[in-house]
Amino acid sequence: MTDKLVITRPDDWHIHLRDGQALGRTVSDAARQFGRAIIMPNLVPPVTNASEAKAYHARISAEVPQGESFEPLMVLYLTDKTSPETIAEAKAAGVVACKLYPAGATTNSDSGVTDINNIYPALEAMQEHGMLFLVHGEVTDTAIDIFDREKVFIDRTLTKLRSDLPELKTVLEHITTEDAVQFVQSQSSHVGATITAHHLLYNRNHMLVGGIKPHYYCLPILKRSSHQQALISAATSGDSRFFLGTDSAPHATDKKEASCGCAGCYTAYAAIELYATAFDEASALDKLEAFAGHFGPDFYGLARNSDTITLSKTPWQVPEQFDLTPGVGITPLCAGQTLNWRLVR
Ligand SMILES: NC(=O)N[C@@H](CC(=O)O)C(=O)O
Ligand SMILES: [Zn+2]
Ligand SMILES: [Zn+2]
Repeated sequence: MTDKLVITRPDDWHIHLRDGQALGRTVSDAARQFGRAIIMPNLVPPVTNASEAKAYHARISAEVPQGESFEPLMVLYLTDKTSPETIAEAKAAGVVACKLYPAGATTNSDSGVTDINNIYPALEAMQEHGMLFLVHGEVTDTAIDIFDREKVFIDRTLTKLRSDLPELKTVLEHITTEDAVQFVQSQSSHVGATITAHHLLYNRNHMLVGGIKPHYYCLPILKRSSHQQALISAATSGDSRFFLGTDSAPHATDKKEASCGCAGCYTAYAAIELYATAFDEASALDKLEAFAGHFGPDFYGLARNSDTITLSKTPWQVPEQFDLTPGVGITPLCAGQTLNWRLVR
């Protein structure tokens, strides 16, 4: 039985750090384990150009604890008005990717794209400049059932985008269905997908049976168990197109335990431990290193981290709550539960 793991330092290819006073908590939680992270731009207002991305990069960098090295990789939020010039400037400023939020699909997506045709000039510029295209893949059509929104997005929007822009490196973020797994498998090496720890560990029964559990509520929503199994198979398959993206998305406890609760799970505080738990349950700990630390940088065309982290099988209890900002509590995923794996610091 393995009780210690030494692996290449992982990166997080999808995280929400928020802004202002929350950065103290979110940046140090991410930096405890990850060398780099793809920083989601859905602030209010969103990060839509090079100068906003540079300023946000500086605010994040200022919160990296002494002695840690953590590199934020910046992303622009696509709007109906994102121009090819904006893309060129962002590329020159070191921005690595742009994110599609279909308008209204998820938290802070009000300024998102209302019609995919509006962003074709930006997408063509991204393809030309070698910027990655990151996708929140859900339709917002009110006629479509929430559990079907990812599949319908693939059928209605993504398939056409891929044939129109075959050289555009595309990441289907936080995939939740067997349909998304099969879509990625059917594509060229230009298409990848991130998978969260919570979609590997849970299905909708965890959220809905025996009482509604708001801390499991995220978007895209947890699906049925057969989809969870397909995600576990993909993540542990050794297929380099599937890699780690936590989608750690903090919301204060009172914003989640509410009559209209926010979507998002906070996992950064123990992200690599949560993935280790999922891989251990699948008897696939030998596949964790590549999923967490190799396939992401390979897909993005970046060097792998040269240092390592150590995980030990030492059970510990997750606190019920942390401070997100002074005096404002956040309930982490798995609050009060025992996790078997622990990062050795
Ligand atoms: N995943 C979530 O449920 N929420 C994210 C947004 C997102 O990634 O869609 C957030 O910003 O809170
Ligand atoms: Zn999303
Ligand atoms: Zn997200």
